[in-house]
Amino acid sequence: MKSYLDLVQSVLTEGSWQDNRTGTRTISLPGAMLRFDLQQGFPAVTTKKLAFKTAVGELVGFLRGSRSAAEFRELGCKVWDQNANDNAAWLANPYREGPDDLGPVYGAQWRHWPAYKVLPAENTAQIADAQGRGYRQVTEFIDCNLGPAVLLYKAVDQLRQCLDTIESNPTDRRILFHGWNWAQIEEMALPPCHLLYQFHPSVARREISLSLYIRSNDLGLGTPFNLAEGAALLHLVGRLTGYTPKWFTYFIGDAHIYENHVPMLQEQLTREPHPLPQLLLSDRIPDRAQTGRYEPEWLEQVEPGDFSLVGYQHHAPLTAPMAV
Ligand SMILES: Nc1nc(=O)c2c([nH]1)NC[C@@H]1CN(c3ccc(C(=O)N[C@@H](CCC(=O)O)C(=O)O)cc3)CN21
Ligand SMILES: O=c1ccn([C@H]2C[C@H](O)[C@@H](COP(=O)(O)O)O2)c(=O)[nH]1
Repeated sequence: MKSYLDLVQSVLTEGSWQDNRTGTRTISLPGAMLRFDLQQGFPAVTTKKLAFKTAVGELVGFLRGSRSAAEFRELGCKVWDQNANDNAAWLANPYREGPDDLGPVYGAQWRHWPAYKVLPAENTAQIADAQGRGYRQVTEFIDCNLGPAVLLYKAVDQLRQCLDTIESNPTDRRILFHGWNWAQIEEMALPPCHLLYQFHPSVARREISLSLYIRSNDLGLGTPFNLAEGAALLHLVGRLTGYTPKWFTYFIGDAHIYENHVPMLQEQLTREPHPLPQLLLSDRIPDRAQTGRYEPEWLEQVEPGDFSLVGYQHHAPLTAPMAV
């Protein structure tokens, strides 16, 4: 994880101070990339202790489409509590559905992106095509432009569709899922930071890679979690589709360090990184390459305990407050 420390160092030396909505300013640098060969090890930060169980709890919550901090807590992850319950702007938001609600964040979009179509009532070919794709008619109405129209709806399981495409058409260059739903950004406690995930199967090598785009990344707290969760997701998808994880490429829009995280990161810069650990996925998650069977329902069935690190050496724990 020297590349993580190099990024921290370049934000400290080349970044600039900037205010933001939280009231804790940051040193920010626009545009950064980290790239890991997962066959060389799992990208766990070693210059402090990574809260690995918390991070996989968060990932499992996303996989289940959770939108409640209570569900994340039940999975061993408390990092959403403050965003759900301690942010004045969110507490006053009319879309908030009571204590612990986060709105339709991350997993809600990954697994149930709400999709609507308005089609002319007379266009039976379009309506039949939409219904063939799983859209159901909600209502008929008079549209001011179209005249008689039908409204159709379906929830898109983007992640499942990615796995289905890896299975059926692995050379497709469109195997991605997105968290940034413009129609619902205002309904979320926090608009998504990690928002675009694209899978790249290599049929020749039977390997799979992931590109991840993060629009805004808190290098002190968020980055170690986002790296671990992205890599763990790629391992899981590889297991379920029969590909070996290979490249994990991590793109950051706004890479920043909060002012009150500077001492923690400076301490990490004095520490020599340890060799990377390995990720072990439990045997109960079926290996598509061994069984020959495609069992994508495991996306919902995995538990935090199905993920463990082997040979994780790390320096002493360090932490810092989260900006809300
Ligand atoms: N300011 C901010 N930074 C973030 O990274 C962040 C948010 N907000 N809000 C939403 C999510 C939640 N994520 C978080 C939030 C907190 C920790 C954190 O405090 N980590 C501690 C360990 C916490 C524990 O074990 O429960 C750490 O020291 O790594 C990590 C990720 C990433 N996100
Ligand atoms: O997975 C995550 C979630 C959040 N963050 C950080 C990035 C920012 O510091 C804040 C979000 O604030 P915005 O004003 O919406 O950018 O949370 C992260 O690093 N990783």
